[in-house]
Amino acid sequence: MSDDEKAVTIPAQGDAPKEEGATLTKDPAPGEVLLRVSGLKKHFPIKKGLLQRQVGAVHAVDGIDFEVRSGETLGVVGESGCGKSTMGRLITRLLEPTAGKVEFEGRDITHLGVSAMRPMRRDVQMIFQDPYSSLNPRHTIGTIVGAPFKLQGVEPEGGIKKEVQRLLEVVGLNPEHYNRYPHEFSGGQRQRIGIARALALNPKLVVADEPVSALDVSIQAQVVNLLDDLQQELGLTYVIIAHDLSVVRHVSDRIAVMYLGKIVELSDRDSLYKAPMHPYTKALMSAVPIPDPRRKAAKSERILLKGDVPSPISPPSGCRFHTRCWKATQICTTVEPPLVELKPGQQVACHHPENFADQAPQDTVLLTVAKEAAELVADEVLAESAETSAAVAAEVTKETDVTKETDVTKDANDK
Ligand SMILES: Nc1ncnc2c1ncn2[C@@H]1O[C@H](COP(=O)(O)OP(=O)(O)OP(=O)(O)O)[C@@H](O)[C@H]1O
Repeated sequence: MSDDEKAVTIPAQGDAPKEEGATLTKDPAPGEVLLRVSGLKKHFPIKKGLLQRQVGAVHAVDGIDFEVRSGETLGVVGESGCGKSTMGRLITRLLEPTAGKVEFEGRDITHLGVSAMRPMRRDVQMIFQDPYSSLNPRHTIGTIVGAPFKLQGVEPEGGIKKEVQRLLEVVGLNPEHYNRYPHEFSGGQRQRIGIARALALNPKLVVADEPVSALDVSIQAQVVNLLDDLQQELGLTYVIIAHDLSVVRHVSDRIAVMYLGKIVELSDRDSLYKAPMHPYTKALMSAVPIPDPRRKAAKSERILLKGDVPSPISPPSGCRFHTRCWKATQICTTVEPPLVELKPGQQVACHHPENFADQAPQDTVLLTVAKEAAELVADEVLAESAETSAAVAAEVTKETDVTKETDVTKDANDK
């Protein structure tokens, strides 16, 4: 796509008031920090009784620090309830943080009000998990994809209709279907509509919350591939949230692993796959094997996490993972390990990391729970994840154009 084609002509809106301390005045070059998060927390209050007194809080996100660099894809993974979606909503400012700081292009946006956030909303967009509920069934595709222009008071060159049709084409949909309704499209096509809506205002950062987990495996690969192509063409920066590694492993430059509101490992993709350091990362990777016959011999390395994530209302003391970790010792129950860079490009929060020197070698006695924490996984349990992983890998590595889903006939596989 040429530059002319992809430029969304948006009239000047007037400069947003610059906060003191703003450090970047132009678009960050690839690799420069676009988003910086420090000490970010979100505690949802739990209220009870007639007086609605606060009796506790859900520690959904509990002090996280990371950066997103321009042009990269940061994958965020962790089991359900680890705080990934809350994190996504905090960085897009759909939720107000309890503590910490969010900086976008060097500007502190943590507590910007609705009007101050308005210009920022163009730069930061979100794609939601469920393409069935995130599109208003009573609105046509034209209205849905054109909504951001109306909300922002932006008149694209050539008018909204023309621009919406161009966007539909960009995401592989038929521009003639402008007047159709969401129910006339399959799941994969609806997610393409959500992507077109997110791209309408030419954003810099797109946060995709489980963008493909509601879709059939074969469709997942196409949508991931589309996101990948759009990144190359439009120079987008992504934060892609997923509950396992099967989807993000092929498209992420770096991966953050979350557990109970904390980042436990943050690493370059390759280092993470070659030598995961946090036992939780290793467990997540064990559940999503590389479909490689040579790995069959490594069956004993596959670890299945037992039990559920503990309640974020009263997270375990010390290392939050100690109640499910097969390496846990006494120190893990009392001292919270900080997230530190143990290898270049690989940060981990663990007293007894894998693939690295023990950080608490004096503490050698395993807790009783540690001895029962993990078990080997049967190959069948892994088959489904392996299928997803293989399908996405095959699509992403293909150097073909995006497969266009121009036929609105519902795909029988895609329900
Ligand atoms: N509005 C809210 N009020 C109270 N608790 C909430 C709210 N939103 C999320 N939570 C709680 O915060 C915790 C983290 O939720 P979150 O949705 O961020 O996790 P997640 O890792 O994205 O999980 P999932 O993949 O299931 O969405 C959960 O225990 C959830 O119940």
